Amino acid sequence: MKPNTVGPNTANKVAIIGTGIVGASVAFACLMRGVASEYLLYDLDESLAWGHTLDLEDSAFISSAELRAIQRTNAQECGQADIIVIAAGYRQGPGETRDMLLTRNENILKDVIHCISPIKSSAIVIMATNPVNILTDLAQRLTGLPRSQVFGSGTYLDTIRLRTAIKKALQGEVEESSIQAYVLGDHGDKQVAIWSSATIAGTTLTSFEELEHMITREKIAHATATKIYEIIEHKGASSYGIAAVVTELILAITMNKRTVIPLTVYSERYDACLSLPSVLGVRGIERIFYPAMNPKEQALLEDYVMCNRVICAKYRIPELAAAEE
Ligand SMILES: NC(=O)c1ccc[n+]([C@@H]2O[C@H](COP(=O)([O-])OP(=O)(O)OC[C@H]3O[C@@H](n4cnc5c(N)ncnc54)[C@H](O)[C@@H]3O)[C@@H](O)[C@H]2O)c1
Repeated sequence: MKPNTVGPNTANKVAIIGTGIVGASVAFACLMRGVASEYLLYDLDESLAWGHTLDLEDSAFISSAELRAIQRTNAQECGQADIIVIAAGYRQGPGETRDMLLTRNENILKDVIHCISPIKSSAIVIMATNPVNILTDLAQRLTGLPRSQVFGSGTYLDTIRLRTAIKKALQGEVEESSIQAYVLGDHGDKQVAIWSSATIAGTTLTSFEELEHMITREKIAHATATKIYEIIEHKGASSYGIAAVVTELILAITMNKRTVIPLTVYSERYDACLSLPSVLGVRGIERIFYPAMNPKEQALLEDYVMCNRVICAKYRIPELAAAEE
């Protein structure tokens, strides 16, 4: 049998479930930032997970981390990791929306949770698989962990795309992290860019000459929401952005940073899982913020929540349907 251990034994485990283009990129980005001392790589395609483990081993000297490929028979070991990243599942093909992946990825998520259970009671689960809001809701129910410990990457990536587009519109005069602007709700076509409370150093974005026109803001928001389709057209799939995002999330947890990040969380106010600015620390989600919105933004967000309910009902995910009753 092939050996499946690489590197020294240490504590602080991150399990990456699904080592396709996203999972492998997440592992590489995490290794480059040294976010953990041990990584478990699991994929239904055991040969792929093993190949990535061997390849990533060549980069692990950067952070002296241990890498192990986990076979299906030992998948329960992933459930005992400190942080579990779920990136297993189908991605969008040309012309497909993220919601179209729901039925296929729902079954994959169920298989994954079944295989890795029981899950350590203190584990934090980060969902990346799409459609991320609905699947985060399902993962919260299937894992049985407190909802604060199971969240999705939500609109973090979309928010970064928006801030980058704003930076470009401002001719690069202000860097992304100094721009307080969020995309909320859906990591998908119904995402809402919140302009009304967006600021730089307390100055509303609408007061910048380059952004004062509604048409410009709408163009920026549209380009942000549809960037994925352009990436798919040219290279088939996106990976670097989500890899950077997941790495930052793991750092926020392990360093107890309490960073405010737009993530898929369960909101009592909306009685749904959607992306909202959330405080992320060592115990997971500690607090949710509800930024001020104008009536149009608020209506778009509420419309998204309603549409999501329709999608859940249409696809009849029993766990979510039962929750509605
Ligand atoms: N949240 C985000 O911002 C974001 C960004 C990019 C991609 N994604 C999503 O991430 C997911 C993965 O995308 P990708 O490009 O890596 O796809 P991919 O096809 O390259 O990889 C998916 C992997 O999942 C594995 N898999 C399938 N069923 C499995 C199971 N039951 N158990 C374990 N592994 C299983 C496959 O073998 C494959 O290796 C997609 O749903 C995609 O839409 C999310």
